[in-house]
Amino acid sequence: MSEHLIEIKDLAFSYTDRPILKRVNMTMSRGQVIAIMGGSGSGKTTLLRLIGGEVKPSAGHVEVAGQVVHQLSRNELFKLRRKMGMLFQFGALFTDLSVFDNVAFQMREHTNLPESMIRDLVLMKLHAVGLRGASHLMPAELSGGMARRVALARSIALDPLLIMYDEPFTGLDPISLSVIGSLIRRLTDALGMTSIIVTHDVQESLKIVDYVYFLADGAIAAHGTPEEVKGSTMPFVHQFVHGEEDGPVPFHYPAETYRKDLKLEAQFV
Ligand SMILES: Nc1ncnc2c1ncn2[C@@H]1O[C@H](COP(=O)(O)OP(=O)(O)OP(=O)(O)O)[C@@H](O)[C@H]1O
Repeated sequence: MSEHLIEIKDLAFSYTDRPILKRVNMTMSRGQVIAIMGGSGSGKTTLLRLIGGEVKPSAGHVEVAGQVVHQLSRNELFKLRRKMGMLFQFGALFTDLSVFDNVAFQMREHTNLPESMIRDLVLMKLHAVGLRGASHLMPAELSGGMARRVALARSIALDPLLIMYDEPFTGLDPISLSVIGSLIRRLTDALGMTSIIVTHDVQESLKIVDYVYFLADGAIAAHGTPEEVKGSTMPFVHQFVHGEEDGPVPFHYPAETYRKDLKLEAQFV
């Protein structure tokens, strides 16, 4: 098996004629937390979908644990997916199941473990996210931050090799946000897995990640450790780290010149 959990080689992808990813190369190791950043529509979620085998590349490949994802049979892909936790939009919980049953769900579905062992494992996972005492609650009784912690406990139910988080920090208050950040870090370390975070939250993610990739124009525009990223003078990286509205990532969606648009309007006045 390769020393990297994930190797992405010359990856290209398009939904239609317009290429979304043109040539992406990345490597990710066990125990690492990696952030993927980039402007809106730069293809970050698409990249996660390619890693999870939801869509197939038009060129290049993604290798996870030594297996080329798009070459796997349906069965092999399902098997691999069981080793991947995917928290897209931070995976909604089953609203009619308790916190306990939400976490137990996959264990009951995918293993033959006796109920007594499932009970112990569920409580262990809930303990890891600080919610063992909330096991009897229903999702409607949880705060937003608690619901995410339950989703996190559920995603580690089967001891995955990899967890992918799409915008894990969105809409959280500063305390919950930092709780989720440090949980992602701690669980990654404790379980020896790899975590990939797609996020716009630069400041929070720089506190917990090992490495950052910036996507732009279908390729990796910059990459580095948090220290390298913070010290970068590349205009693109600088714009992200300092949250500037305009720069290499434009504020405006491409449009006709303002003047031309206004003139057109004037014809109707
Ligand atoms: N199913 C689809 N069919 C066609 N085009 C799509 C589809 N899904 C996404 N796209 C397009 O692909 C591009 C990349 O989308 P993606 O969701 O990967 O971007 P993103 O970087 O995650 O964006 P954001 O930060 O806004 O969530 C966008 O221009 C989007 O409109």
